[in-house]
Amino acid sequence: MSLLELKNISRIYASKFSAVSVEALKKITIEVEKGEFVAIMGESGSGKSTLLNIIATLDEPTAGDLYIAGKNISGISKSGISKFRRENIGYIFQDFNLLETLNVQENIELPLVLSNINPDEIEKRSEEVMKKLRILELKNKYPYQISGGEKQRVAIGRAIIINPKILLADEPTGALDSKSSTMVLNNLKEINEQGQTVLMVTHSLIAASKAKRVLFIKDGIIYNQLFKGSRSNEDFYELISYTLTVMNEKEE
Ligand SMILES: Nc1ncnc2c1ncn2[C@@H]1O[C@H](COP(=O)(O)OP(=O)(O)OP(=O)(O)O)[C@@H](O)[C@H]1O
Repeated sequence: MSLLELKNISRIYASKFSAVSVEALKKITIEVEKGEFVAIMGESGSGKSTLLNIIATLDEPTAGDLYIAGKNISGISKSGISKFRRENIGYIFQDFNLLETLNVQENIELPLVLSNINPDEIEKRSEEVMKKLRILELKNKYPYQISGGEKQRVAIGRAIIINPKILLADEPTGALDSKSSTMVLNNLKEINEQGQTVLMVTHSLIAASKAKRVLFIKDGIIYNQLFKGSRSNEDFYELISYTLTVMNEKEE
C-alpha cells in the first residue's frame, strides 16, 4: 500500500456571488510511496496549492478519496482531523511562519508543546533536529536575528520534530536567494535520504531537479510526470525545463 493515495480527487470552488464555479482539480489520481521526494510544478492557477491543501487535510475534496498511511481521511471526524494533522503532517510555508517572540529552539519545539511529551524529551528531540539541520548554534537566536535561509531551516525543524508521515513544502525556496535556497534544498534532500517522504510545490527548476520525481499539473489535471532515475541534477533540470516548455506551449 502506498503512503499517500489520491483517487479521483476533484475540487470545485463554488462562488456565492455568481453561477460560475472553478474546477481547480479534475479527478486527480496519484500514489506516493514512503521515502519518495516528489516535486509538483505547473503554471500559476493550475491547482498546485489546492492539491497541497487537500493532502495537508486543510481543505476537503469535492469528490474522490484521500488515503494517508492507509487511512481514508474522509472517514475522520471534524474534531479528529486537527489531531491527525498535528501528528502526521509536517508543513513548510514559503514565508517561514515563525513566531517572532520565540527563539529558534522554542519555535522548533512548538508542535510538541501541546502534546503530553515531557520537557526533557522535547529538548532532546529539538537538539537532535537542530544537529541534523546544522542549526544548533542558532538555538538561542530570535527570527529577526537570522537570515531567510536560516529561518526556513528552522521551519523545517519545526515541521520534522513530530516525525511526520509526510513533509509538505509550499514553495520553500520562493523567498530565498540562490545560496540560501541551496542550503534549504540540501537539508530537504538529506532528510529525504534518511527516509522522510517529501512533497514540494515549486516554480524553481533547480529545486525540482533535486527531487526524485516531478509531477506536472495543468488546468487541474496531471499532465505528465518524470522520474529522475540515475540522471544528474543538470540532466534532470534540462528535461524538466523542456517538459515545462512543451506543456506551456500546448494551449488549445
Ligand atoms: N478559495 C477559492 N475560491 C475560488 N477559486 C479559487 C480559490 N482558490 C483557488 N481558486 C482557483 O482555483 C484554481 C487553482 O488555484 P491554485 O491556487 O490551486 O493554483 P496554484 O497552481 O497553486 O497557483 P499559484 O502558483 O499562483 O499559487 C485557480 O483558477 C484559482 O483562481
